[in-house]
Amino acid sequence: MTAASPVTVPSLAAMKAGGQPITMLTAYDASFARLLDDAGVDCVLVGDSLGNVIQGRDSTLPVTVDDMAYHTQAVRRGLERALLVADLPFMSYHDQASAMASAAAVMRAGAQMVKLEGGAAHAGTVAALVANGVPVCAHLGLTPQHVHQLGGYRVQGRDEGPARRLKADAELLAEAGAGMLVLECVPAPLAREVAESLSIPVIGIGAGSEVDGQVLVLYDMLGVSPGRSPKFVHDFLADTGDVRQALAAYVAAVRERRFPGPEHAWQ
Ligand SMILES: Nc1nc(=O)c2c([nH]1)NC[C@@H]1CN(c3ccc(C(=O)N[C@@H](CCC(=O)O)C(=O)O)cc3)CN21
Ligand SMILES: CC(C)C(=O)C(=O)O
Ligand SMILES: [Mg+2]
Repeated sequence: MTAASPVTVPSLAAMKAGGQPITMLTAYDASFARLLDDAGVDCVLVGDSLGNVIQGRDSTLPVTVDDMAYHTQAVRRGLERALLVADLPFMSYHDQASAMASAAAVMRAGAQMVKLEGGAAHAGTVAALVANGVPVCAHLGLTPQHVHQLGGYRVQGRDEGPARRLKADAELLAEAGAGMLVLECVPAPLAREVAESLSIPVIGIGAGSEVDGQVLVLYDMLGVSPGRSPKFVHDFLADTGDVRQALAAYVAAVRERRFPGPEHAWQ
């Protein structure tokens, strides 16, 4: 048997165009990365959520580029097929020079795309990264690096003004060359509208099922994250009792658009 062909930025765009849902999960080490790859997860994200689930902190703000590079190297060694995306952490892309240096560090560690949080203010940075060969995934809606401005982890884009701003930001980032967009904690109808209006894949977390793919934090979908889980989380390990089966169940549920259900989303 030949190995499945590797997932690429163009192949993800083709999945969207063909109406095939994209599966994404976080991973932080080689062992889980291998299990995700074997389960057919399309994109593996080394998320700055490692601040919460690996380091035990109460936000993502203390995470450094060195932390991201360390975990990206580990995950790289576990993957054969999935596309490896790494978050740029808090204040590591505040100007173009810092964004280039941070992206270089995680790309050298094995990432194939970087993800950054924020809207119009970052369009120039996105264009500069893309011009230098760094694929970029944008991240809008609930952007956890802005938790102290947002006043907590809350649904975003409920009111007309913020919803209009989010749509404009999404268009600007796509025009700047972003190859993918994560929408976190936004009403499902707004996420659907953004996914329909853009040609790049839109990956949701707490954004309903009518987007082009789904992402969750691995430890949330295995039910091992401490504390109360956000509304958009489902514990697939509780259903199956086995890690490999939980991953397979997640992949199948996303591909068949059985996850997320209405109970995991906001209207
Ligand atoms: N383990 C983990 N899972 C995550 O999804 C995650 C992290 N860590 N760390 C970084 C951010 C923080 N995230 C969060 C954290 C909490 C909520 C949350 O509790 N949201 C409320 C929304 C309440 C409302 O506005 O109605 C919820 O009930 O889901 C959402 C996203 C997402 N990211
Ligand atoms: C929740 C996902 C989208 C993320 O940014 C992370 O894990 O850090
Ligand atoms: Mg993140």
